[in-house]
Amino acid sequence: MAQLSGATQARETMDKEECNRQFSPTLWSKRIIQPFEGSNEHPVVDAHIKALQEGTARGKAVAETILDVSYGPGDDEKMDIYMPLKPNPAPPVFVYIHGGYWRILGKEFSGYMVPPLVESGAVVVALSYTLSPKGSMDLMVDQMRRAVAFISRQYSHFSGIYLCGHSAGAHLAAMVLATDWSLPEYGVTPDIKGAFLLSGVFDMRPLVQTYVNEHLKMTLEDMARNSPMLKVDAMAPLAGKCHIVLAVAEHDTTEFHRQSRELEQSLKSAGFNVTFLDVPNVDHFDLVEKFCSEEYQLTQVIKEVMFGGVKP
Ligand SMILES: N[C@@H](CC(=O)c1ccccc1NC=O)C(=O)O
Repeated sequence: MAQLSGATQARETMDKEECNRQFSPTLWSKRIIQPFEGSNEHPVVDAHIKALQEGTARGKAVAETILDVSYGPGDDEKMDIYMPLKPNPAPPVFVYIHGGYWRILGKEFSGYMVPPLVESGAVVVALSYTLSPKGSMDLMVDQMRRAVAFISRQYSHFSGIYLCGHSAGAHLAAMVLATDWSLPEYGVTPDIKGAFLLSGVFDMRPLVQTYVNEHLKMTLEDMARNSPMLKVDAMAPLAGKCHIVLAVAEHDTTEFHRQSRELEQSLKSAGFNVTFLDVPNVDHFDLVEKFCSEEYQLTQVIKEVMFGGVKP
C-alpha cells in the first residue's frame, strides 16, 4: 500500500466534528473576553478585530502613508503603503497578507505591526484581496502573486521583499512562494528574501468537510491545487536565498501545529533555511496582536531577519 502523507492520515482519521474543532482556533484560546453587544462573531475574534483596528490607527500616525494604491484592475486589488518618516534610500519591504479564513478583514486592519518595523527603516505594504464568497481561492492566490510582482516592478529600489501572512494569509503567502515567475503576466522575478508564515493553513484538504468550506465552496481537487504543502517543489528555486520563519501559538490547535511542522520538514528537505517558533502564552489571535510591541519575540525575530544580516 502506498504511504499516506501526514495530512491524508489526518483527514482520514478525523471525523467531521473533529475537523471543525481543529479549524476553530477560537475554541482553543484560553483568554476570557466579555461578548461584544450585538456581535455574531466569537468574543476573541471581536477583540482581535478591535486590536487590529486600533493598531492600524497607530501605524498610520507614525508613518508616511500612501493609501488605496491599485496593484491590479479589480476593485479589491488595493494596497496601503507605510513608509518611514526618515527616508531610507533602499528599504526592505514587508508585505503583509491578512487572515480571517479568506472571508473577513482587509488592508484596513493590516497596519498594526507598522510602528516597530517602520521605525527601523522598513516599508510596510498591506494587501487586500477579494474575500469569499465573491472571490474564489484561485482568484485570491492570483491577486497576491500579481500584487507581489507589481511591488517588485514598481519599487525596484527596495532592498528585498519579505512576505508575511497570518493564518489564511500565511496560506496565501506560501502560495506566492510557489509561483512560476517566468509566466508573462508577472514580467519580473521578485527578490523574495524572507517569509514569515504565522499560524498558517498549508494543507487545505482537511478543510473540505468543515464549516470553513461553507463559504469557500471548494472541491477536494480545488483544495489540493491550492495547498502549499503540495507545492514545495515549485518553491525550491528560492531555497538558499529566502529565509522562512514558521510560527505557531502555544494555544493553536493540534492540526495547526502539525501542518506547520510538516511544512518545516518539507522546506528543510528542499534546502531552505527554516526557523520554527512555538510562541508561549499566546493563542492564534494574540500571536499577531502583540506584534505591535517592540519587545515581542516575533517582532525581534522579524527585525533580525530583515536587518540583522541573517544569511539563509
Ligand atoms: N472562525 C474562526 C475564526 C478564525 O479562524 C479567524 C478569525 C479572524 C482572523 C483570523 C482567523 N483565522 C484564520 O484566518 C474560529 O472559530 O476560530
